[in-house]
Amino acid sequence: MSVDLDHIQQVLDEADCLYNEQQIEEAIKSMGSAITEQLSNSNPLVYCVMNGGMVITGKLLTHLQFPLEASYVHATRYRDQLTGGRLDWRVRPSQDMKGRTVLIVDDILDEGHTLDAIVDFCKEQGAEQVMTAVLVDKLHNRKARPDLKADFYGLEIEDRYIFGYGLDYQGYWRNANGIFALKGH
Ligand SMILES: O=P(O)(O)OC[C@H]1O[C@H](OP(=O)(O)OP(=O)(O)O)[C@H](O)[C@@H]1O
Ligand SMILES: Nc1nc2[nH]cnc2c(=O)[nH]1
Repeated sequence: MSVDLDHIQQVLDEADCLYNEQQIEEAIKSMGSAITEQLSNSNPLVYCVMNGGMVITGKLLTHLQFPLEASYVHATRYRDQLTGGRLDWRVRPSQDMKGRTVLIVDDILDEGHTLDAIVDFCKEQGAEQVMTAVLVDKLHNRKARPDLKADFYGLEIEDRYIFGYGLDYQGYWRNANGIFALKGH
């Protein structure tokens, strides 16, 4: 299927910027401090959840100045759609995580099914402690569990479809230098 790049450009042009680069970078730095305080002596395995986690994980890692191992998992629930479906594992964690502290890093906690499934998988693999960090927590009452929160999060957003800083619109604009809400959603 060919992509209408004029449409893709128009989506960014018409979107509302909810957070700009400076606000996001400050939030990431604060997350880095909070994570450092809690995990700096735990030799954690840090997993980026691809694809959305690629920007936040790369930026967050530079604020974590202590020994850790970084790797990735790939799971998707939305593909290029605006609403989520079944979790589709593309790449599962490969390291031995028995007895380890694991930190899962993703772009967004929306309904939370994605993070919940990855956390459950790591616990089944014998991780001693599994913690979660997301750039954005979306505020609504459709969470997979009541009061579901990430252990660390940077920003809260209203209940709209967003893109930028790793989050996509139809596979595009993960590179957008801010967090934008889609017009009309
Ligand atoms: O909290 P949830 O409702 O489960 O949604 C959050 C997940 O949705 C997005 O991934 P997506 O499945 O779109 O794949 P992507 O990372 O490749 O964009 C996002 O990156 C999170 O992993
Ligand atoms: N791009 C994007 N992906 C998501 N996955 C879950 N919620 C969202 C969202 O608001 N935007």
